[in-house]
Amino acid sequence: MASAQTPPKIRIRNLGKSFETRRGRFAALDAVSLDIPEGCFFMIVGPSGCGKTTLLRILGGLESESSGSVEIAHSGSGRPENSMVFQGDSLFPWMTVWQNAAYGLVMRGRPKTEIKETVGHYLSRIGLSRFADAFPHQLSGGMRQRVSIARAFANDPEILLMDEPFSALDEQNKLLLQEELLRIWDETRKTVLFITHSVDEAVTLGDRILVMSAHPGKVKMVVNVPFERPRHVLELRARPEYGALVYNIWDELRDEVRRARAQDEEGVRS
Ligand SMILES: Nc1ncnc2c1ncn2[C@@H]1O[C@H](COP(=O)(O)OP(=O)(O)OP(=O)(O)O)[C@@H](O)[C@H]1O
Repeated sequence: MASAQTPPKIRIRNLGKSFETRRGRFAALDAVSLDIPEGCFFMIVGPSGCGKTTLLRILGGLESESSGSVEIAHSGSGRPENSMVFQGDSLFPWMTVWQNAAYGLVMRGRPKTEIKETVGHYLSRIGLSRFADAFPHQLSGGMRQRVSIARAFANDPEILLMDEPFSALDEQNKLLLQEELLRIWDETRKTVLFITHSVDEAVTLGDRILVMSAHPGKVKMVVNVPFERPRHVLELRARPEYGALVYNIWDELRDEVRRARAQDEEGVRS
């Protein structure tokens, strides 16, 4: 990761986002300020409805901010600004695994040899080379999510935005995908923003963890994860320091989850 002197890859200052609702203006994010260094695996946790997806959508250019600013440093290499991986299935059903993984590169008119090499590399890294000609409906949910990850990395974006990509998967698949993602990420060290509801997942994958407060979404704290890389998920989870960190983050998060629940009962949220 870059040193403290290098300018951050992502600089967020006083970011606010409000939505117009039937009941008036609703503040989803309030005064969020963050610096995210290049190459950081940045995790976002927070109670349901605290604005995690809204923050990611603003970074991805799918939503505009109501106040404050977001700056993403560009390398000037012609790479796309971001690639997004969502919870649900976002593959094109009429395209094969290969075509899905190659989509971003084809759209950018990259040379055929580069596409062949890059897509071949990532499909092999996620163990799906044999399924290159299969269609999404012929794959399991875990396999489809692996293709989404291959597609995102093959596209070589400046930043990777992942919104609960593993939450619909069973525990076994989740663990395998976390290990695969760590392996692929170790090769590229891309700046990743990853939303999860799982504190375990945040500590397993992340360099830093943003804990957000209940509505309106603010920065409650940012925690550094001290574990060395490469990481092995099961070995890491067996360590007492791992358990202690998960416990501490949960301790902070619990208050926010309770507040969010109380807000739901009072009908505060939109
Ligand atoms: N387009 C919109 N119009 C009105 N309100 C919205 C809109 N998008 C999001 N919100 C509200 O903003 C708040 C934050 O939503 P967001 O989806 O960012 O939360 P989240 O933390 O990602 O939630 P979850 O963990 O449940 O996915 C919620 O109360 C939501 O209802």
